Amino acid sequence: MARDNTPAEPILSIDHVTKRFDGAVAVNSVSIDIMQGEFVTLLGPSGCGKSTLLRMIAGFETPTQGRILMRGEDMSHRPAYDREIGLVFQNLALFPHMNVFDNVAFGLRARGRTDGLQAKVQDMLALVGLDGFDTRRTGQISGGQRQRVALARSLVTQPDVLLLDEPLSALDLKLRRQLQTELKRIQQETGITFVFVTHDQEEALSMSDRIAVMNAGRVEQFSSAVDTYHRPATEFVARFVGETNLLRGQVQAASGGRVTLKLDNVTATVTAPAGDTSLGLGTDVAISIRPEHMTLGTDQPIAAQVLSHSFSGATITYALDSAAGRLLAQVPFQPGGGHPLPAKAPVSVGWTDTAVTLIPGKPGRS
Ligand SMILES: Nc1ncnc2c1ncn2[C@@H]1O[C@H](COP(=O)(O)OP(=O)(O)OP(=O)(O)O)[C@@H](O)[C@H]1O
Repeated sequence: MARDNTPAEPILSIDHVTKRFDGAVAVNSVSIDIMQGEFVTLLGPSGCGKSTLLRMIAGFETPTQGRILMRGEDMSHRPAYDREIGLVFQNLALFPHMNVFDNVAFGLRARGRTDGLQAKVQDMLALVGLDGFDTRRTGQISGGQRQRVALARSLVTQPDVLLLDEPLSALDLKLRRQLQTELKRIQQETGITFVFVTHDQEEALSMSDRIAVMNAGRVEQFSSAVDTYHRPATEFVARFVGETNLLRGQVQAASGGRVTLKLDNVTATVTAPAGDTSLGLGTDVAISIRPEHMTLGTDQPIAAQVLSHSFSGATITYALDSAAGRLLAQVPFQPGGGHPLPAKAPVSVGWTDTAVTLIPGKPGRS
C-alpha cells in the first residue's frame, strides 16, 4: 500500500506569543505547533499562564506580541465567535432554563444548522453516555453529567479545535478518572484536536499525546507524555512531573558517549545525551533519576539509612539519607517478603544507569 509521506500541517500555530497585563508578563514568547487530531495538554502550576494562552487561542484575549494561526491563517483579526473553536471551561454554565437536548442543540440552532438536528444531538448524547437524558433539566443531573452535556454541546458543532480548561477539576477523584478515560475515547472517536489545560500531572500523562509544560509564562518542554516523564529537559520539568531525585554536580570526564560526573560526595558515570557537544569538563549539570529506577540493597555503591517509608499497596517508597543527600527509592512490594524496612535501617542505593536523565545547565536554571 502506498503511504502518504507528506508532513502533516499544524492545525494551530502559536508563534512567539507574549501577553502582558499592566506590564506583568503572563505568557512569554511561546511557540508551539499543534497537529490535526492531537490531544495536547498545557500543564503547569497555578499562575504559569495556561489559561491566558488558551483564552488567546479562543479569541477572548489579544496577544501583546506574536501571532496565532489556524490552518496557516492569522487569527489576529478574527473574533472569538468566528473561530472554528469549541470551549469547555470549568465555570462555563449550561443554560439552566433549557433541558439537556436544547442545551446540546443550542450551537447548531444559533448557526442555523438545523438539518438533521434531532439525530446529531442524539448521536452526541450517546457519545458522551447520556442516552435518554434529553428531557432532563440541567438542575436534575449530577456534576459529572453536566460536564458531559457541556462536552456534547461543544462537540456537536464539529469544531476544528476544542479547548478544555480544567473541565474535570470540580469532580471527585473516581469520577474524574472515569471521565479522563472517556474524554480520551471521545477525542479519538471524533478526531477533533483537543487543547486541554490542567495543573494535574497525572491527568496530563494519562491523556495527552503531547504535553507543553509551562513555568512562569514560558513553555519549558513540549514533548510526548513518555518523554516528558522519562526525558525531562529542565530541572523544573523533572520536579513538576512526578517525583524525582535531582543530583547536581560537574562534568569530570567525557569520552565515548559516556560522561563521568562529580556529584556531592559521589561520582556517577552516565550516557551523554545524543548530539550534545556542550558537556565540556567542569560544566554544571544535574541528573534526574525517578524513584522507581533506584535500586536498593546491601551491595549498591552509595551508603544510606532509611528515614521513613510510605506504602501504596503495590510499592514501598523509602526516604533515605545518603552520602549523595536525601533520596527517594521506590521498590515493588513483595507479598510474603516481610515488612518495610524500619527507620534507621542501614542500606545502600544505586540506580539503573540507562534510566538517568542528564540535564545540562546552572543549578536552578529553571
Ligand atoms: N485579566 C488579567 N489582568 C491582569 N493579570 C492577569 C489577568 N489574567 C491573568 N493574569 C495574570 O497572569 C498570570 C497567568 O494567569 P493564568 O490565569 O493564565 O494562569 P494559570 O496557569 O491558568 O493559573 P491557574 O491554574 O491558577 O488558573 C497570573 O499572574 C495572573 O494573575
